[in-house]
Amino acid sequence: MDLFDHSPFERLPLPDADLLLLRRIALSASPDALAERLIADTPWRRESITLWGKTRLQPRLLAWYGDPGSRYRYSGRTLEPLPWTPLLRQLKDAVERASGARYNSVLLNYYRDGRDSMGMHADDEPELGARPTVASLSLGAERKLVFRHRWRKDLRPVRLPLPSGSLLVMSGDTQAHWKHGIDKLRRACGPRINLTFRRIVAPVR
Ligand SMILES: O=C(O)CCC(=O)C(=O)O
Ligand SMILES: [Fe+2]
Repeated sequence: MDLFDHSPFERLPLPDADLLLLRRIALSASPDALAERLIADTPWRRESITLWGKTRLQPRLLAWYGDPGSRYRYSGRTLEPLPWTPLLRQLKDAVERASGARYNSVLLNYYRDGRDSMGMHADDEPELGARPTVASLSLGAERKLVFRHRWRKDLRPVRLPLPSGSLLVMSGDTQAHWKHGIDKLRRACGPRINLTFRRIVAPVR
């Protein structure tokens, strides 16, 4: 029996996935005002990524926060968490209440404009454990999260718009069967912050 009441969520009908979308989560301030605060107050980093032996800068800015020890290996780098700020703790509480799960870390992504993006990937790092729940809060400009099934070529990519203040909860087999990413845009687009709340279960050595 599922004890958690998912009713305000919409279940997205992708096969081999467990995706719940809440179009507007209750927050202490308007989502756009929160995006502006996070943009101004976060010590953003531009990380590099190594793919196929080539190192280049990631096409967005990021920051990693969490409980002490929630180290995370991401795109070949180990990220040390910054301590929770009062605002991030408050957002974590709101996301935990809405999604009925607990998290000990959050990755902040800052897409400065339509040229910033995130390559196709799955959040399947071993430190997240099997069948992880990842809760993704979007603030600011709406962008589309693209889902592609890993091997079923008969399934078309799914483009899911993530409006400001929306919460997408990915769980179960989603990461095992699908990859996701944010494409670049040709048109102008304002800034967007995405926060993915995660639970690190196995420490990185
Ligand atoms: O910006 C987004 O909506 C996606 C973020 C994401 O997939 C991640 O941080 O792993
Ligand atoms: Fe992701």
